[in-house]
Order: sequence, then structure tokens, then C-alpha cells
Amino acid sequence: MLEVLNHPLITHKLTQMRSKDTGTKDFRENLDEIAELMAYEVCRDLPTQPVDVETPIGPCVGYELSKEVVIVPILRAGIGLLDGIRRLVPTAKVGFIGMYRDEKTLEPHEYFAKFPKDLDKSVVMIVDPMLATGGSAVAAIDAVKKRGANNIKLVCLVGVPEGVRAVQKAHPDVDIYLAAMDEKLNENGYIVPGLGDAGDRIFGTK
Ligand SMILES: O=P(O)(O)OC[C@H]1O[C@H](OP(=O)(O)OP(=O)(O)O)[C@H](O)[C@@H]1O
Ligand SMILES: O=c1cc[nH]c(=O)[nH]1
Ligand SMILES: [Mg+2]
Repeated sequence: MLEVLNHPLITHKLTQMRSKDTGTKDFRENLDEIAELMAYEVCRDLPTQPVDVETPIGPCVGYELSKEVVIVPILRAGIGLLDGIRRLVPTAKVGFIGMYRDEKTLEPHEYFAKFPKDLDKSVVMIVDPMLATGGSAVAAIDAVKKRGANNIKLVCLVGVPEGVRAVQKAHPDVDIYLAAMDEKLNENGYIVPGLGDAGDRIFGTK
């Protein structure tokens, strides 16, 4: 399943992020707001179970979330999506996977991994602003599957068809959510038009 949200509020904020004139503070704030808006859509099909509740007027059957949610940002840039999603799912647990892309080969390299227990019983949301070649996302999904995850959503801001195809080929069971689908990759593996290097723009490292 691939869902490209294309929501006017998200597109407006993403347009501000795309501008090369947008500084670190506004870039981060827009990303945080988009994460919250995306979370609302991504959570639409979370499983629920009936629960008996006594209101001040009488008994009723309500519904509560029946599975833990585990958010897994791909370090570094994925951190920019974490707080916005957690505002909507404050009980979510958080796992981390550190991944950098070799600038020449574009191959992902894992340098850190720490996950909560029971990934096999949870809905696992892997989050990263950029889905370029798809190498980092595929490797992150491999890592959580190795630890038992079987209900996985990949949440990215900007993707390209190459990256989506790579994830769908390696992990056809994973639902993919994008705020926008861009055109292509350039010769350096950057998304065109994209928004540049997300990690550098979030953390001011360029
Ligand atoms: O789809 P891919 O071709 O794998 O590229 C996407 C990855 O590249 C960026 O991370 P980067 O390696 O720049 O690390 P950073 O988050 O520390 O900046 C981005 O945040 C993704 O993780
Ligand atoms: O366009 C891109 C591609 C990979 N990583 C980024 O941060 N931006
Ligand atoms: Mg980067």
C-alpha cells in the first residue's frame, strides 16, 4: 500500500521547507507540524478493541488502541518527525536506528540500534523525511523484521518512484506513506526537486 497524502496544509508547510531561504528554525518547525498532520492519517487504521466504560450517565462500549505503537526514527533526520507523531500517540514507545548513506556508493551503513521489547506485538512506524534510493529504509525495515516486527509502516516526507519501488520489492508487506512524491534522483542521489539534505537542514550542520 502506498499513500501520497497531498494535503493542502502539508503541501503548504512542505513548500516552505523546500525553499533554500528557509533557515533551521522554520525548517524544523514545519517538519514537526507536518509530522503531526501525517500521524493523524497514518494512524487511521490502527487496531482497536472494545472496552466497557461507565459514563456519568450510564454504561457504554468504547474502543481503545489494542496494539502498542513503536516509532523508529532513522537517525539523524528521522528525529525531526518524532515529537510531532508522539503528540498524537503519547503512549508510543521509541526505538532508534542510526544509518548514514555513503556519499559515493549511496549504500546505507548502520551505526546504532536500540529497540523496545515486543516488536512482534506492535505496530512499528519507521520514520525518515527522505526516501531516495530506498536503501536506508529497506535496511531499517530489515533490522526491525530481524527483531520480530510484522506490522510495519514507513512514514516519509518526500519520496521518489525509485525509492518506493525498492521498498515495495524488498518488503511488499510494508505500508508506505508520503507527504509528496517528487520526480527523480539526481546524479548524487539527491531528490529532485526535494529539499536538499534533510539532516543538515534540521541540525544546521552545513
Ligand atoms: O533512500 P536513501 O538513498 O537511503 O537516502 C535517504 C537517507 O539519506 C538521508 O540520511 P543521511 O545518510 O544523509 O544521514 P543523516 O540523517 O544523518 O543526515 C535521509 O535522512 C535518509 O535516511
Ligand atoms: O534528497 C535527499 C536524499 C537523501 N537524503 C537527503 O537528506 N536528501
Ligand atoms: Mg543527511
